Amino acid sequence: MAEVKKIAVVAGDGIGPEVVAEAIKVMRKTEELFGLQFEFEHGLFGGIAIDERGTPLPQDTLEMCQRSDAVLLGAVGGPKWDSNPKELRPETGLLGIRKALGLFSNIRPANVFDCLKDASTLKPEVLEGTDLIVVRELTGGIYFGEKYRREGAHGEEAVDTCVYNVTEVERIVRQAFEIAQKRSKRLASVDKANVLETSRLWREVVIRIAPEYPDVELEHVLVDNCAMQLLRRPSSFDVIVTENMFGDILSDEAAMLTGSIGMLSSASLGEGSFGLYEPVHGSAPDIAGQGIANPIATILSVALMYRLTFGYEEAATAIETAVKNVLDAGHRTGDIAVDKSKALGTTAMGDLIVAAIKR
Ligand SMILES: NC(=O)c1ccc[n+]([C@@H]2O[C@H](COP(=O)([O-])OP(=O)(O)OC[C@H]3O[C@@H](n4cnc5c(N)ncnc54)[C@H](O)[C@@H]3O)[C@@H](O)[C@H]2O)c1
Ligand SMILES: CC(C)[C@H](C(=O)O)[C@@H](O)C(=O)O
Ligand SMILES: [Mg+2]
Repeated sequence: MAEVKKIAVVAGDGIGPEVVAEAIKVMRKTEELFGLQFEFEHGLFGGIAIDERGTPLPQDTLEMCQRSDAVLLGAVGGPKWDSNPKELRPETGLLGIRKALGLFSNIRPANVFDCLKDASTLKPEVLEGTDLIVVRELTGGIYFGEKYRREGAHGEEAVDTCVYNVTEVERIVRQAFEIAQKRSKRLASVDKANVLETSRLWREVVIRIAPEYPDVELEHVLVDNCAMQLLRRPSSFDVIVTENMFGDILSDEAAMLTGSIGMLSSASLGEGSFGLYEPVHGSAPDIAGQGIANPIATILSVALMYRLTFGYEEAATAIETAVKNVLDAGHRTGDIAVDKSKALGTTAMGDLIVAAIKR
């Protein structure tokens, strides 16, 4: 039996609890098959925490995460809280938890399953060979700079500041080089160095660090061009490293290479092995409560947790293989189904994946 690992579960709002329930079923199945042991503790987070506790990130939820070995997160937010003042928006809790846990590196793999090429908006021949990872800086940039309103010469103005220091750029870029070294040894550093000072600093740091990784082929790509190239030649990318907001946008775009945002998993890491695992998608208020959300992004996030935090490589691969086998057998949730009339619900998809996990 493996040592008991403490998992902090913050399911959040909308489809968050629906997809997290399926991920926990998967974890329970791997306990049986691989002799793993998990202790789950649940905490209020996001909109539901605002309603019940008056804040998106209650102190006891944060402490629960801090004493855990890994965090499993669903999603936060929804129209109910959109008109709240900014401190009382679910998103504030999400940024808060990332910062408080020191999770500066967000790894978002776009796994293109061959059998889902019909679900993508791109032609199969364009997708051929696509397998990329977006490494997004997660605790700096415009998300965390000073923001305020002021009275300007032409009335009210809003200000968001984008700040990056050398250390913040260095640590994420090093992680990306190391990830690239273990893959196809190609790194695209994405910036807007033709306009933004933070991007000029970013590029200088990348150029300075690059000689330490002589086996990695580096290209610098401007973010607007990258957005276009992701659709034109996605297979030419291996690892993309970029700042916070560019990474947010490019990873949602990369989701469409896989067929749906419901397929995109993520790991948020700091310096050690502790991590927070969540699907890239949000709370999907338009489908919440209907039992039709795709749980695969969250289930694949568990595979990332096993691999990156716990080193449970065999169980991680077993989850990924189960997902592949279920998709190969033709099972689909609505977001990836060509024939929507045959689409499965969240629980049915979760059950099929659980049943397909083999040792
Ligand atoms: N990490 C997070 O918690 C997170 C991430 C993104 C957005 N959000 C929040 O979620 C709320 C909704 O945001 P949004 O609508 O822009 O983005 P979203 O990702 O929630 O939804 C975008 C579209 O994708 C669909 N979709 C998302 N996940 C799906 C899944 N698993 N299966 C099938 N379809 C899925 C939705 O139905 C919707 O049509 C907002 O409050 C936003 O701030 C939270
Ligand atoms: C909800 C929002 C704050 C969040 C982000 O922009 O980081 C989300 O879009 C994500 O990608 O995790
Ligand atoms: Mg996003």
